[in-house]
Amino acid sequence: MRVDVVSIFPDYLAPLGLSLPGRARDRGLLDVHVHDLRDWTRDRHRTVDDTPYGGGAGMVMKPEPWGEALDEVLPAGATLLVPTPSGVPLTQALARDLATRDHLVIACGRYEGIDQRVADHYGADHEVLEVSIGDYVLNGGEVAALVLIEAVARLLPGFMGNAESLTEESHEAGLLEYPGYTKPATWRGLDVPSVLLSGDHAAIAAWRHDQSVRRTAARRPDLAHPSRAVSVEGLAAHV
Ligand SMILES: N#Cc1ccccc1Cn1ccc2ccc(-c3cc(N)[nH]n3)cc21
Repeated sequence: MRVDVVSIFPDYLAPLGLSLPGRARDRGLLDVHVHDLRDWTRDRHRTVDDTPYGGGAGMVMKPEPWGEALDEVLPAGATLLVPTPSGVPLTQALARDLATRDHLVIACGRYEGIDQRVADHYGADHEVLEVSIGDYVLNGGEVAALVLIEAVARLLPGFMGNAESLTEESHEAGLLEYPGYTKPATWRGLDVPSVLLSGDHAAIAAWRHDQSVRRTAARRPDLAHPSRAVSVEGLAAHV
């Protein structure tokens, strides 16, 4: 998979050389290229933003630099991802879907976002996904790009040494992951659940599934019963 990232803060993507994505790169599974949007500006001040039509606070990113950049960086057949608070939620299912793509291009906005005509223009000939990584507001798309790349890279065939671990992770089966334990068997007076020391693999599997179900019902009723999605007020009761 090739991933191109366009940003006015390309150094923000430096962590891509470390840890998970770095390992994927070393194995030739992931080829990441980061670009500075200002390289596609034409004025001496390298301007990328302007005031919003219709008024309002903040600035909006101009379409022209994005058009020049994406005309060069987004080839036919590539998927354009635009992180935004108003996007579709990034889920494990979406990450799995994106991991099947050959080429992702991530447009990292700043200010109050990118002129909507950019996503609309490229949507005519490309798959364009405006994606949210959570119900909170960041200052730009770079952190979201790092999250997207890590969530997708770890699903690439051959990336994770133990592919089986991917199937037992949180959200893979619509359930949260069961609690994990390792040595010592007793730590500060707290014992590892005895079933995990029993060697009874059927009992261990049943206990783990039960823990996942209980944890999901307690912490993520929206996953347990999508119709029971918790309101903001309801979430306060869980803290
Ligand atoms: N757009 C916008 C916007 C709108 C209102 C206030 C602040 C911003 C800042 N911003 C500019 C680019 C950009 C990209 C992604 C996010 C983002 C994603 C998630 N899940 N949260 N925040 C925010 C981004």
